[in-house]
Amino acid sequence: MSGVWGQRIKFSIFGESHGKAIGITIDGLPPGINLDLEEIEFEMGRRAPGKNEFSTPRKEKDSFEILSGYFNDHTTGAPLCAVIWNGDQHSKDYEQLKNVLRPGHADYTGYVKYAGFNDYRGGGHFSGRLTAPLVFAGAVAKQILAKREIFIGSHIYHIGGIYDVPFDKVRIEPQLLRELRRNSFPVLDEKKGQEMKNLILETKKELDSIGGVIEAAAVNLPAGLGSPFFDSVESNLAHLLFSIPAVKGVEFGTGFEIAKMKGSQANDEYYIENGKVKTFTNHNGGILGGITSGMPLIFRAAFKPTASIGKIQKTIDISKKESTQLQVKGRHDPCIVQRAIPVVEAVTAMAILDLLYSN
Ligand SMILES: Cc1cc2nc3c(=O)[nH]c(=O)nc-3n(C[C@H](O)[C@H](O)[C@H](O)COP(=O)(O)O)c2cc1C
Ligand SMILES: C=C(O[C@@H]1CC(C(=O)O)=C[C@@H](OP(=O)(O)O)[C@H]1O)C(=O)O
Repeated sequence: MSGVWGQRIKFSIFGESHGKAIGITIDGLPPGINLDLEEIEFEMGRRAPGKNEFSTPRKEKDSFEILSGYFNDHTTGAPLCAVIWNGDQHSKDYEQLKNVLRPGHADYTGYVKYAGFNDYRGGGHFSGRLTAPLVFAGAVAKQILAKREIFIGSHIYHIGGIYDVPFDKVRIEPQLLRELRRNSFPVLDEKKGQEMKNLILETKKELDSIGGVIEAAAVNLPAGLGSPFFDSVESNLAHLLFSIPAVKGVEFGTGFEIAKMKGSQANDEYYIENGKVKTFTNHNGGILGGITSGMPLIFRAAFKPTASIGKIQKTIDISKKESTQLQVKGRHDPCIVQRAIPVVEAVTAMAILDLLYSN
């Protein structure tokens, strides 16, 4: 298994959704950093399940306990380890799923890879629950980045054919990103947000699920982070984004649409403002040659519809090698997008922090 990521900072996650706990060890943080623990609680609360009808009903506080690396209100330089205790497991829901595999989840590939020894309860180590430790790490990283005026934020860009207004790729105020963080369903156009919410609830009523896209940005990044070939900013970020369960696509700047443009449209032309190099457009999403340009870093991540749905589906019983049918019972997110907002921000902060320390 590969539960460790990072070069200068090593993030190492552990745990299972229905085990005792989940958590993370962050190795390589400098000593002497004062952390606002309430702010970390706030970030954890943004992701915690069971808070509204758009979320799985599983109720977890997602409060964290720091086990090491923090003393007298400061990081010590030793590995910072935080644990999040699980409390509301309904493992009975998963008895039927031990052999009858959910289409779209990791049940089959997990079974093959770990020879049937994987903890299948609640998706085990594959569960979206493992994103709670990522949010802890992201909250720590965000605080370190904020001291350098680097801010990260995101909004729901698309759900089921309903589109929010995209970010202005050249000018994003930190204040906007701060406001979005305070919104549990962050969109730039509240009317579109309401339509998205209605659609999620309609889909849930139909015992189905729906996917969508998150747009995220990081502002005030210095020019010069990342390096060719294999440590490009895109590859670092994509590595972490594709580690989030249910992410199936990532695009930077104008993304796939840039392929339809001519060079004269796609090139971001330069100018100087107050001695700083800027571009009039930002189709490249703040990255050129794998290196930050100093323009806002902008990207989108596409989430698939939740695999576990109440509609009857064709599948197999792996122990009998027989075809069968499955209607998933239990507690699931009708849409993952709004729950993944703080997770996308968290991995962005982790990637930027590692790049910054590697610079
Ligand atoms: C925050 C979050 C919550 C999730 N909630 C659910 C859920 O309730 N039910 C489910 O089947 N999948 C859920 N997922 C997605 C699955 O964990 C994921 O689809 C599965 O592990 C297979 O991985 P893959 O989709 O990347 O192939 C969630 C993912 C995230 C990030
Ligand atoms: C627990 C969380 O979400 C879970 C993610 C998840 C999955 O398959 O990814 C399946 C469900 O697990 P359970 O059946 O144990 O309720 C969700 O509730 C969480 O996000 O904290």
